[in-house]
Amino acid sequence: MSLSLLHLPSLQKCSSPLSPYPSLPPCFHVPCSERRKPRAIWSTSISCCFPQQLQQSVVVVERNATSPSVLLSERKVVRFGLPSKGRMAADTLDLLKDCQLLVKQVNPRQYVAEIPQLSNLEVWFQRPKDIVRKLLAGDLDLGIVGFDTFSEYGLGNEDLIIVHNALGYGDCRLSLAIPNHGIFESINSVRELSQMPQWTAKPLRVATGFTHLGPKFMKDNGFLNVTFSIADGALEAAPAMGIADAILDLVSSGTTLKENNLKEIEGGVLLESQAILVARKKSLIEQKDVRDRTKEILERLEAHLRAVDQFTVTAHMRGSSAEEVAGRVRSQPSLSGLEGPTISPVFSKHNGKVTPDYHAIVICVPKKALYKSVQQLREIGGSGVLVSPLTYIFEEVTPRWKELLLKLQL
Ligand SMILES: Nc1ncnc2c1ncn2[C@@H]1O[C@H](COP(=O)(O)OP(=O)(O)OP(=O)(O)O)[C@@H](O)[C@H]1O
Ligand SMILES: O=P(O)(O)OC[C@H]1O[C@H](OP(=O)(O)OP(=O)(O)O)[C@H](O)[C@@H]1O
Ligand SMILES: [Mg+2]
Repeated sequence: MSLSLLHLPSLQKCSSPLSPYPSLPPCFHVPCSERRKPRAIWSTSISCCFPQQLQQSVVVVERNATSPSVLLSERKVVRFGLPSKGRMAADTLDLLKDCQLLVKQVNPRQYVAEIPQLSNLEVWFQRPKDIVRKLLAGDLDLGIVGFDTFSEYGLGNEDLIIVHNALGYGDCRLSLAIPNHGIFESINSVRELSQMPQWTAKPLRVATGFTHLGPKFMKDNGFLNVTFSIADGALEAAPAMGIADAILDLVSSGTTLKENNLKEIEGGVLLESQAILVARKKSLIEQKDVRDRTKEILERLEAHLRAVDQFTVTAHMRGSSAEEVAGRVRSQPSLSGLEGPTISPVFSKHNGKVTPDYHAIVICVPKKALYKSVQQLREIGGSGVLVSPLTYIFEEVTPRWKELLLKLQL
């Protein structure tokens, strides 16, 4: 749910219920005729406002998540949301840079930027949860966030669509954890936890920031008596502080849990997460520029992520013909390449005669199999082995793009 500030000429106190925001006073009602119209038509519910004496002309507006502040038909520029801070921010910029999509930001406190290679596209830096909220509200068309954030704040809304589900960083899992001592010492699974007699007399207290996924998971796992305390960070402290019995939070290395005497339990992983590329379905369907920019970003990401674990290896090899050299190369398990070796003759001159004594072979090998591949190349007579990194491996078609078009029925 997003909040915007809107300047209004005058306010009238209304008889509606108390403000949903505890720190704010009862609602004020603004007659429709007096609302200064923002740049587009949108349905708003005015929830509450600041005291007139403090801020006479400002009200807080709760915007319907499905009503964009600037209607898509008015906004022609494609908006791409990237994490503004936190652990996803730098890795996202690095990945885009590796795909030759350099984000040009004038200074780190400026929240709008551009990618010169992508015309008619604005980058907006936002906190990951706000990227999802703004995609839902139609204020962004594309975004990169963790799958956990997408699941928590996307609320299963069908207007969001995952374009790339595995960008290869931000790996973590959302997991239920309990103390590794005291009454929990012998508890090793969610089932055992749910069956502890303690939770008949009093509720199991869970600390989490995942207020949508958390309660759903506990309910699905048969916990009938649960209360939640909400915190944004350092949740691992809650059990030791006596605030909670269990926590539901992100785990990556497991160090924070261990350092706070907590443990994960069997069946306690809600989801596995990594960075993903998400789009607003409506924008993709209605705007060609959104589709074109998405396709280019996706193609570059797919081709780069396919290439990132591979090296190109070239070597020279003696042989009477390309077929004979190919036979030798193919006999080695680590040298089969992506689609078999590329072999071309190297013409050298002996006694005035030009002959293809050598052949140059080019193969792609997985980075982790590099040394083995070089050894095998040498065994079959390879020399002058050159190894270079790969930026992209473009296939004839981009599988994820094909899938996306199918899902969008385009
Ligand atoms: N320990 C971790 N290891 C790897 N990825 C993580 C880890 N913790 C979080 N992430 C991923 O990075 C995303 C952003 O986490 P980050 O800690 O930067 O922000 P946050 O905790 O959600 O917000 P805040 O700015 O309030 O701390 C998470 O949504 C998740 O996808
Ligand atoms: O398993 P680990 O590798 O130890 O990582 C897990 C920790 O990382 C995240 O916290 P973060 O560092 O983002 O701090 P925060 O609690 O302030 O969000 C998460 O909320 C855990 O606390
Ligand atoms: Mg964090």
